[in-house]
Amino acid sequence: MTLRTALVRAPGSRLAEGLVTHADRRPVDVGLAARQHAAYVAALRAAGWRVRAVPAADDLPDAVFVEDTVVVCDDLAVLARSGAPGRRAETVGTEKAVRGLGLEVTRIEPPGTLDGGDVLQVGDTVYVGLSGRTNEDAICRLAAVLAGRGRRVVPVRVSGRLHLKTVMTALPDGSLIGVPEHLDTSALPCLRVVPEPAGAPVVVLGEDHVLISASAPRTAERLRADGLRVTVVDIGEFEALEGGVTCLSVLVP
Ligand SMILES: NC(=O)NCCC[C@H](N)C(=O)O
Repeated sequence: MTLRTALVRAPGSRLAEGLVTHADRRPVDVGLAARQHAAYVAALRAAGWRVRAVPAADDLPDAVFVEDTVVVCDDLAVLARSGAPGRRAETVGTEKAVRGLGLEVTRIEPPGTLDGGDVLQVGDTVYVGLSGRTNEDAICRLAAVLAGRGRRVVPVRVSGRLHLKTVMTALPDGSLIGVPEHLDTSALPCLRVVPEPAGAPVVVLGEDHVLISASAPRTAERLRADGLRVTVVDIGEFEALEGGVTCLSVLVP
């Protein structure tokens, strides 16, 4: 199996037609998005991740948000079944990529629906958003599958935002950060509140290193003050489509 690999998928020409659910739609500059994506990929490489590209899917506007298509846990890839029916074909390319990495493959079956953006892995705990995209059936299936890998699934209700990881992620030490307004926090150990919503999604690049959006300067400052190394990327064209920093990659540690 290939370690420290990041799966990414370049944006296609129809990116601007991507889904928007909770935000007001604004125009997306596809050329700028391609440059932002290239810079995001460069940041992963600079942090020591080997990048593998899932072939772009020009006919699938949201395919760039590759995180939503699969959950990788140890040597197992669980192919998602999006709560947005128009996104389900995206898993075809992802399946080839994860098989190419030598991962074992299973999948969420109907009536389950799940987007990878709802799945936050923190040590042996897997927080799963119960959201507009992910339902109880899929959470039960994921819990059964991941129990075999020693993981405990904790469902977390998400309201008013797309995915769990839109509003909550974890720092390298496992502590949770996010915006409580859109979460049922009753099952969570504790949540450090970030000063701006765009600061809720971070990608853990290393044991003291995180990736965060340029839209969250105050959060970046706080994390630096905590002693973390913080890499900032501008992903504004993806944020216009309700994507965050996590959604553009799948990290296979
Ligand atoms: N994991 C993520 O944050 N995914 C973002 C998906 C955005 C896309 N426009 C969608 O609505 O499905």
